[in-house]
Amino acid sequence: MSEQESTCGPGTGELTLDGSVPVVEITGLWTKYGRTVVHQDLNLEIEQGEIMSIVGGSGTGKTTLVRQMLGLERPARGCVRVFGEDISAIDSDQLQQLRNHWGMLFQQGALYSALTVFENIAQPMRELQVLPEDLIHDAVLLKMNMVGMGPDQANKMPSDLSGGMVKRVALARALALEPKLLFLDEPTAGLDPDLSEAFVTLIKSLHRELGLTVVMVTHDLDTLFALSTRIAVLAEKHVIALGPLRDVLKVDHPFIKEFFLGDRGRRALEALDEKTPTEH
Ligand SMILES: Nc1ncnc2c1ncn2[C@@H]1O[C@H](COP(=O)(O)OP(=O)(O)OP(=O)(O)O)[C@@H](O)[C@H]1O
Repeated sequence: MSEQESTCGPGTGELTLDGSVPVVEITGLWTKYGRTVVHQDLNLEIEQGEIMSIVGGSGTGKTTLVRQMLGLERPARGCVRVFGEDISAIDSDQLQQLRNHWGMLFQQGALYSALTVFENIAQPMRELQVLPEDLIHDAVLLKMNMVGMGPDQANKMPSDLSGGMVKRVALARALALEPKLLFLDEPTAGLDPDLSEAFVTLIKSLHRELGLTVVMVTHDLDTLFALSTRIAVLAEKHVIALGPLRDVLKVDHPFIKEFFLGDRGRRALEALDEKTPTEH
């Protein structure tokens, strides 16, 4: 076996964006750093329209898995398909095409500090080099509106914004190219409970309105419970539990007990029951 081996087999050479194949399909994935095995024969499928949360203890490879979906890292072995295409076999043109279909909201480095709110959101549109300026102008204001920001905020600098507003701008930028797939890395980290709740509500409504597929990594149980349609739990180098919250809670595993059913987990579950007694 070579150091890095994709086992995908041939694809069609075209992205499949109609939901007829999983948005993300990971099969037989191995990740190794030197002698350390992070993922061992890991499988995960994410269907169109899901909000899939990936949870697990520190070092279980959540971030690495997302980086592999983004084509930023290659697995040692196995297959990662996004919109049906093998992410490690596509050429740079196809990768660029793929990038236009996904948006990312990362915990750090969310905004360019030297650019205004408007310029930050416009930046992915400008990079396409095909959109006329008047269209970019209207599209930026539309995205700002989507995340609850008025045009009066357009010329503000990131340093003038609250943490919650920074997240909103970053979300507007992630949505700039109307992606079908949105990656969220700790989307509510650093927000106080009220802002966090408002942000969760915003993501929920955008998910519903835009029909997005969302892949999220979060340690925040309130966010996790409020948003996830399914949860993938990483432990022992692979996915040990997968499904809606209630199904995952039934899996008898020490991490699940500790993470979901400890004091914090119970409080978050109670809060969820008060809000949505029948939804999960
Ligand atoms: N580029 C790298 N080189 C060597 N080891 C790495 C590299 N990237 C990640 N690792 C190791 O792989 C393991 C998984 O890391 P990863 O950051 O994906 O975990 P995580 O589940 O996201 O953790 P956390 O919840 O703490 O952020 C860790 O042991 C980490 O040290």
